[in-house]
Amino acid sequence: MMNYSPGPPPPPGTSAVSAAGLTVVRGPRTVLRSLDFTVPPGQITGLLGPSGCGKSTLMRSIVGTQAKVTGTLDVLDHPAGHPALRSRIGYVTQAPSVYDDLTVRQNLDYFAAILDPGRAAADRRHENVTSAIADVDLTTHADALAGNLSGGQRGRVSLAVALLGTPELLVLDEPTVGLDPVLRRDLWALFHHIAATRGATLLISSHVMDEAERCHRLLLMRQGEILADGTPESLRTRTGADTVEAAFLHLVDEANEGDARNEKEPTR
Ligand SMILES: Nc1ncnc2c1ncn2[C@@H]1O[C@H](COP(=O)(O)OP(=O)(O)OP(=O)(O)O)[C@@H](O)[C@H]1O
Repeated sequence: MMNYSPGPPPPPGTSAVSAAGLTVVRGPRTVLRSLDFTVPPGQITGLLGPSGCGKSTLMRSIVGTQAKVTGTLDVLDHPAGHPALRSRIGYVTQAPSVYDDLTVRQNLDYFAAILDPGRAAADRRHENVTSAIADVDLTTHADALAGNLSGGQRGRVSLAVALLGTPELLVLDEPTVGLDPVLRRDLWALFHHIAATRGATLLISSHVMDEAERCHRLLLMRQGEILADGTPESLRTRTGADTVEAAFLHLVDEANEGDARNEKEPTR
């Protein structure tokens, strides 16, 4: 179902995303608090943490759609939001952005025409659209109206749109929510295939901890802060836990104890 041609390997020692002192204020609240982290190129980095911890805000900052971002945030060697990044990043939000009154193929044809316009590119567009539909396993639904698809299928149409431009960085906000176990497994296989064959970087948010085990690296978040950053293996080893879920709970308990100690200490 997948047919990507290999991309060039990423230059060694670089980061796809690099943040220092990244802070975001939304309304009256500081929702990201001075984050320092990097996302290595050509790998799958999982962004995990409980609902409301700031995962979507962080992703929006990286793709350049978040207001009131301060600190340093570099993406593919440009400041986040730089116009040169538009065609290099694929972003899939939690709410699928598809036209309900168009079929799956028409949705993709529309976005393909924006990305790669002109009559001369018609054959290439057709090929790219067909392979993106196959990648997300919607070939048998290509002529169905998007409005008649299930939530998970609509999400996969959005993912296919993001794949059209062969982005170097794919930012996927909870792409497997509401999907059955077989589709989740197939999507994770697709993510690994994209990283391995194209050298693309994937940043994928989830609050399903078993998905953490499928990532090369993890950023664990809690209350607008990065709680831990490392491979699943290193997080398990560091905490003496058997699973990433247990490691995460251990780290949360540790952070809560630290907070409680700080609250008890008298201010001078
Ligand atoms: N417009 C706003 N004004 C004030 N606070 C906001 C606003 N939008 C979001 N927030 C707060 O920012 C925090 C981070 O939200 P965000 O959507 O980034 O979290 P999340 O980790 O992606 O959550 P989920 O997993 O539920 O999608 C939340 O506590 C939310 O209540």
